[in-house]
Amino acid sequence: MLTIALSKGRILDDTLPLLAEAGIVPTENPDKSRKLIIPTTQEDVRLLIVRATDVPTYVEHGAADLGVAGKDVLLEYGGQGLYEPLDLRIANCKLMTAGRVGAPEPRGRLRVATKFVNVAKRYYAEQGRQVDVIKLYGSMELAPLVGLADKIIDVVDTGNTLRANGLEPQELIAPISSRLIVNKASMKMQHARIQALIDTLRQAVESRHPS
Ligand SMILES: Nc1ncnc2c1ncn2[C@@H]1O[C@H](COP(=O)(O)OP(=O)(O)OP(=O)(O)O)[C@@H](O)[C@H]1O
Ligand SMILES: O=P(O)(O)OC[C@H]1O[C@H](OP(=O)(O)OP(=O)(O)O)[C@H](O)[C@@H]1O
Repeated sequence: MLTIALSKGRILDDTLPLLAEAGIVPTENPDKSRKLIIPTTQEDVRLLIVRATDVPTYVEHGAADLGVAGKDVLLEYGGQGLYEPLDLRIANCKLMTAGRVGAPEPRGRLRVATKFVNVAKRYYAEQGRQVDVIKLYGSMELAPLVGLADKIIDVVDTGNTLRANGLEPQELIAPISSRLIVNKASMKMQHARIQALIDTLRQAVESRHPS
């Protein structure tokens, strides 16, 4: 059995057409179903529906052989227990700092609100900047508006969410897309099969989004 961990929403929506090119099609619509294990047209391939931030955990521990996760999630997760063989070029966005429009750069210690705590600490440590990182789980854009933080770190695509809240993008931390990730033991034990799937997906990605 080959088990693939995916999150509902844009990753599922953009990954299903790629999997279809490899002949892997869910037998029921994961967006409508409440099931968390979804069989596919290939009897020995199944999908696990998990939270986006949980995908690396399932794959690292071998509960799934493969998964699809945003690079933002992978940067935050850290760890050495995963292969990342393919950029799927989907769910493209940027990990950025943002602050209130026109706000002066604060002197001294910076307060940064984010769900990307590890990314934030690493980023400012590299710059030698002293920061207090405040962990949030969502609605990050609110933090600078109500004085909880000077800046946020979040993913930005169109910038509409920032603009709607009087914030502006500032520094680019990393360009983001979703990656295929593979459990290290699975890659050894099922090498031929997983490599064949990677090769098919690579062709599908290249034909959809040429480099
Ligand atoms: N507005 C966006 N445009 C393009 N890609 C995005 C955008 N927002 C997030 N992403 C990318 O898509 C991935 C999945 O995002 P999604 O919104 O499905 O889950 P999430 O909000 O991170 O998790 P959850 O909803 O479980 O808290 C993110 O990890 C990121 O890489
Ligand atoms: O720059 P933008 O295009 O506004 O996208 C950025 C927003 O998208 C994500 O949220 P979420 O996935 O909840 O929102 P979405 O489905 O509206 O993109 C992210 O947390 C930002 O809030």
